[in-house]
Order: sequence, then C-alpha cells, then structure tokens
Amino acid sequence: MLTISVSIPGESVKEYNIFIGESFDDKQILSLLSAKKTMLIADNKAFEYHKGLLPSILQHSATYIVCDAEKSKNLHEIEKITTWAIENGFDRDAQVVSFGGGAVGDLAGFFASIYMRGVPFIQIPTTLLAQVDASVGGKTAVNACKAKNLIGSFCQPKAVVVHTKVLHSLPERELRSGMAEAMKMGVIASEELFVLTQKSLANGFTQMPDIVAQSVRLKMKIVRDDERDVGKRMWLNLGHTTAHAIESVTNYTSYLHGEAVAFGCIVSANVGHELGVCSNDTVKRVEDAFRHIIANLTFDHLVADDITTAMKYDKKRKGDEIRFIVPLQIGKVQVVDDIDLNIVRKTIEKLIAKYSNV
Ligand SMILES: O=C(O)C(=O)C[C@@H](O)[C@H](O)[C@H](O)COP(=O)(O)O
Repeated sequence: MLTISVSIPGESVKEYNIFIGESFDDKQILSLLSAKKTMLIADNKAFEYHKGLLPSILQHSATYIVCDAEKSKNLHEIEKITTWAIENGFDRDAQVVSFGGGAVGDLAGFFASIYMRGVPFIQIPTTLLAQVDASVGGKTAVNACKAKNLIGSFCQPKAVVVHTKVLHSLPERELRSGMAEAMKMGVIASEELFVLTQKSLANGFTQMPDIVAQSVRLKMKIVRDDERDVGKRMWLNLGHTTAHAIESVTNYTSYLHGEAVAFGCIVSANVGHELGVCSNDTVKRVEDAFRHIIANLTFDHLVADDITTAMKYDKKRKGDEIRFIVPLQIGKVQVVDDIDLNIVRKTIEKLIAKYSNV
C-alpha cells in the first residue's frame, strides 16, 4: 500500500492521507474517523458491484443510495439526503463515507461540508476518474441550473482510500474517461505521465496504480500551494471551460465527464495555437493522445455558439472576462485572461466538424 501524506497550509493546517492499494481491510478505514455514526453515501452501481469491500462499514452505518449520479448532483438531492439523515438520527457526531465516482464524491463531500455546519468525510472513489482527480483536492459541489459545480465548498476529506482493484471491473468507456483526467494532468505538469497514459491506453490499461499515484501526487503539489483556486490551481481546469459548457448544454446526458474534458483539451491546444503560444507539434501530440478517448463519439449535434454562451457561467471568469487554460508544451500550461470568445467559437466549430466523423 502506498500512502501519500497531504499537508495544506492555511488558517488551520489540514493534514490527511491518501491510501492507494489493490484493496483494504475496511475496519482500518473506519478507524480513520472517530465519529460514532456513519452515513454511507453510495453510487447505486458501485454499491451493487463492490459492497463486498465494505463489510465493517456496512455493519456500522446507514446507507443512502444515489442513482444516476451526475443528474442527481443538485440541491434537490442535497435536501433529500438531509431529510434522510435527520430521519435516521444523524447529529454533529456523525461522519460521511462516500463510495462511488466523481459525481457522488462531489455530492457527498458537499453534503458533509454543510450538514450541521460540517461533519468529517472519507472519500472511497470507485472510478478511475475519481481516483486520479475528483476525490482529492477538496473541491465539493453540486450543479445549478445554468452550469456545472456552481454551488460548492472547499473542504478537504479526512482521508481518501483508493482501492485500485475496482478498476478491473470498470467498463472500457469509464476507464477511457478517467484516463482523460490523468492525461490532462500530464499535459499540465509531467511529460512522463502524459507518455505513460498514452502507453497504458494503447496496451489495454496497464500500470494503472502508477498512473493513479503520479496523478494524485502532481495534483496535490498544486493544491498545496493554492487550495482556494486563485492562482496555479486554475491550471487543473485545463479543458474544463469547454467541458463544463458541453456537459451543461447537453444536460449531462451525452458525454462522460472525461470525454468532455478530452474534447476540451483538444480545444485548448488549438486555441493556444491560434494565440501563437502552442506549437504545431504540441497541438498534434495533444490531439493524438486525446482523440483515442473520444474515438467512438460524435460531436455533430453540438452548436459552438451554445457552448461559448454557456462558458459565461464558468467560475474562473473575472467580471465579463473569460479565462482559458492553454498548453504551452507538454508539461506546461498558462492561464489566459480575457480570452477572445470569437477565437474559441471558431476553433470549436472547426473541431466539431473534424471530430464528427471519427
Ligand atoms: O481540482 C481542481 O481544481 C480542478 O479543477 C480539477 C478538475 O478536474 C475537476 O473536475 C474539478 O472538480 C473542477 O472544478 P471546477 O472549479 O471547475 O468546478
């Protein structure tokens, strides 16, 4: 088992461990928290397939099942969980264990951060996407009418427990989607990870524990320096200005998050090229990598104008100015303030046409 220790400076230092291993004795997981009562908030599919990983937790908790997690990531579901928690007698001494993909982790984490003004929580991510990205870093959120993750909090978990064993049973589409976030991390900060993710994808998802560990380490280095997302943490949003807009205009039904991110990273590299900061070679490397994630999808029903309109709700914006993250080379990105949305719209139009017949 690998343990990554996190220490995030601030008014009060937040310290916790991220455990990565094939699987864990769940008694050890429970012992990481001292609370007496546990609310297990679990994705329905993850619970169906993997509840065997949680014998002790199940004995000591009440379980709330979330169906269709991305569609349920909203304030209505938060109210439903709150009613359930109250009816089950959970008070300030309770704790939350989240079990599922990124959407359940975001929802459960947000609930934990506000229930009775906050109770501790542990993340047990069961998708590759959640293991490499969503479960670490302490962003919790629900979607609002106009945009993704508009309501949320910064709240670090008490621990993150990554069972890499669950990856063996994930559908290939889910694995590809998760790989997009690890690949994105490579573009941001590590050519080595970028190359590793490409190799893994080409060879049937090899070296997954290594990819999870490298992604988490790189992400936490950035989060440690800028927990509140006012500086370099914005790098982690590479591809997400486009991705969130696409997810919102398609009502979270057409693409998995990582698929939207893959398309978004291709958009970012091409926008960077239009701005003269990203070379032909880098654009080609980015497209060669991410196109394998979106290979079986079509984008022809998307309208570039709708996507750029939805970008106006992006949380990174500064007044009316939209910020965009672009790659400079593999391993290095830059935040562009006040991006010209005409350039973005034209680039998206071009790429919708290009990736509609793949
Ligand atoms: O942790 C971060 O910071 C990121 O931006 C990582 C993203 O991959 C992740 O999807 C995040 O939840 C998006 O955050 P948001 O602030 O754009 O909602």
